[in-house]
Amino acid sequence: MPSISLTNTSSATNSSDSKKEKKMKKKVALESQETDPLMVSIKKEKKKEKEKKKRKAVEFDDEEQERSETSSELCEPVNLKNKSKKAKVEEEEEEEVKAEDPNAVTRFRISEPLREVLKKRGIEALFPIQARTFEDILNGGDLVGRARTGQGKTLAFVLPILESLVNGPAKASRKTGYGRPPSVLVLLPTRELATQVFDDFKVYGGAMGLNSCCVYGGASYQPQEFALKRGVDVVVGTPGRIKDHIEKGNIDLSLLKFRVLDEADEMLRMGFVEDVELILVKDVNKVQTLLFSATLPDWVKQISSKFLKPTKKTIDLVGNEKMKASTNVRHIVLPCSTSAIPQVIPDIIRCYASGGRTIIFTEKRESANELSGLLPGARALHGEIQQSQREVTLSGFRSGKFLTLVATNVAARGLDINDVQLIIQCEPPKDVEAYIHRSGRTGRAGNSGVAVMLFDPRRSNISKIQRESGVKFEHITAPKAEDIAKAVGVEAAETIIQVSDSVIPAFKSAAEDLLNTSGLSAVELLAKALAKATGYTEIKSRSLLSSMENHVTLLLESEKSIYTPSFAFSVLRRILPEDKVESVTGMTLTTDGKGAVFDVKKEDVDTFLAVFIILFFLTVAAQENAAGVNIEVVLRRQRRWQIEETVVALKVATMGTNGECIRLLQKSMDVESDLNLQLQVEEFSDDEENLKIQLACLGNLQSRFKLGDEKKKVKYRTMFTLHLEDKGLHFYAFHRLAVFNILGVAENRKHGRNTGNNVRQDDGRASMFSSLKSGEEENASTNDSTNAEPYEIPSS
Ligand SMILES: Nc1ncnc2c1ncn2[C@@H]1O[C@H](COP(=O)(O)OP(=O)(O)OP(=O)(O)O)[C@@H](O)[C@H]1O
Repeated sequence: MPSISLTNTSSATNSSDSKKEKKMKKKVALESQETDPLMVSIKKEKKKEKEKKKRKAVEFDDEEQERSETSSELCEPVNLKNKSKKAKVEEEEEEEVKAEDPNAVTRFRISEPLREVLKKRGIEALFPIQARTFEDILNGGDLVGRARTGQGKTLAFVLPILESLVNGPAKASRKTGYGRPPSVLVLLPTRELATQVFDDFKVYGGAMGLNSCCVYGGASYQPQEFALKRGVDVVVGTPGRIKDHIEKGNIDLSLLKFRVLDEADEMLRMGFVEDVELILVKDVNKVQTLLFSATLPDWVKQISSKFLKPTKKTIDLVGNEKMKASTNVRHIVLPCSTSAIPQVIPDIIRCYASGGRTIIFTEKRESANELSGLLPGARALHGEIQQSQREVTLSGFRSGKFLTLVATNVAARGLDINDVQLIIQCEPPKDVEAYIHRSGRTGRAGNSGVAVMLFDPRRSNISKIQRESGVKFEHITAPKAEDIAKAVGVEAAETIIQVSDSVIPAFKSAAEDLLNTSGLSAVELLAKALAKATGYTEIKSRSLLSSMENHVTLLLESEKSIYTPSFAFSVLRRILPEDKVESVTGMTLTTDGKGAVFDVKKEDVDTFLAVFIILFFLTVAAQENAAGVNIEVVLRRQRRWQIEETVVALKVATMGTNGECIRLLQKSMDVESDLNLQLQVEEFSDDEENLKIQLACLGNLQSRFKLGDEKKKVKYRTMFTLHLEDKGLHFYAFHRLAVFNILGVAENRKHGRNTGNNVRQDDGRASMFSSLKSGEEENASTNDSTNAEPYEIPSS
């Protein structure tokens, strides 16, 4: 949420970057105006006027042109004159555009010193959240503000607070002079964030003659105490240390005018509730309270309402919009097993970081340490690292000393670091808020970025994040050699071209020797040189399923249905040595129910294939055991694994035709209104009692099934439907194994048709899931079960 100086850019930033940035920022500012009808009509009027002016200028130019064509003597001077007139009109236009921008800084009650600083930082117009909240805050109202990440929420409170203190309502009662107590208290969840927001107060407040100080844990008390005792206008800090200072009598809140809860939800989630409550004891009526975040879950709104006046205003720029995460970010997911993560990340960086900074998020501190040790030039940042080191690391990352930061959630919130192009999340975070904030470390202030989330298809749950964040993830597989060559080859070629010609004579004879002795053509040698220049000297094959190096994905197909991974394993066991079967990883069933995909080591592929080929040719007893089974290498893979829908597999025994069955299910489902739940028949068996239906659930999987008056939450077994282009196969990966219930089970029915308009929980499915639990083979027999409580099965 906080911001850093735009002028304080790193060495990696050049003037063209800053031009681009300015352009993008303007875009963000203007986006808000496009939706405001009043603004639209004002803009139309202005546009008309502008066009009129332009036409006049052009007409004038044309006239002048005609004149010049008839008078050769005047030709040159007239053209120059034309040019200057055109340039003048253009200049005027530009000025007008600036002035007509409804969010132009000049249109707000922002005093000259602040305008100066804003201008220096390239800020000519306010961002929507700033423009929408400015007057309310300056007029003294409590406010809850929400906007997507990177949209400038920090300045949304910094600017009006400073104006209020110096020129507005808070001016009259504000104390000045030595030892004055603070007028503003800003609470933030992390030390890094506190420092960042403090920097803004220091710069903008400094320009207004106001003093700020920053207090956070892990740093020495003394300097903080000195600063507080000297007297400050603004105190920025983390709740724990602020509480300590209050208790020690270093902070006197008696004359407080403003308090800000920045990243409020995170602070409350982190268990700071008590600290925050203690700090905010002051009567809500005597102080103005502001609360900002990109995410505001309902529980936060409830808790926080006791810190704000009932008259508070809420400006929520995300609101009910489906997409909660940054719209400037390309959101990607990539299947990857945990062990493959260190191998895949360097390639992802090569392909998607565009030479800029990357932040990698891990769930645990140890993983951050481990990964930063494995990735060249990377550093770790987490809560266990000493504060002084954390500061060194962060400033090194900001200044471009190293370009890869491996962090835990301490870096998820608010950090605003220039030129972060890529975010990698090693696994899906536990909650959607974490996803939104982590991915929001890129694509800030109108710039674009990429967020790649790795997930183990058999363990991770990305559908929850997808559903709750509203992000439609792009599915890709690990970058291939061609992708990397494409991403970095051009850059490498440029660096080679840029090498001074003066080196040619020195290296020419070595090059000739190489050409004569290597047995390779000049192009082949150059290709190698390019590969070396990009640091990509070996091409390793990667599994389609898990991105593991030197693994190959095989597809096992069977005429019989394969309901469980253990069944697929049992098929392999019948015909392959135990040690080979043991080395199989990632067993995943295909959505057609007749296949399974899994990874084997590259060197084992032939063994697997040979066994199945023999099986195919020999008519032996073994064939009966593994009837209709074959195996093949999944060679060509689709680059993008498209999730078409999240599918809930469900077997029901029901009466009547397929159509009737669907109608029944649709009728019996009570789906929350904002959900888009569709039924789709994937496959019906001939046996009516054992219908297999898939529900394509394009919305909230926590939908409910209802029969009669009863409602019950249901849990699901969710799968991803992944398409392989060449095979047309539907792959699915188990997400979370869970079972749902359908209520209103028809009494007295063991098998056969249902008598009433009811759908009952399928028993075959229940036994299938139980067998998963015990690791046994699927038992297709159906035993009646009217178990009404959902039960969850651990993923394999
Ligand atoms: N009006 C503006 N014009 C141009 N740049 C701006 C403007 N306001 C803020 N910025 C820049 O936008 C960037 C993001 O701002 P900020 O950190 O306040 O975002 P945020 O909404 O608080 O994000 P997050 O939710 O991730 O904390 C900063 O670099 C800041 O300097």
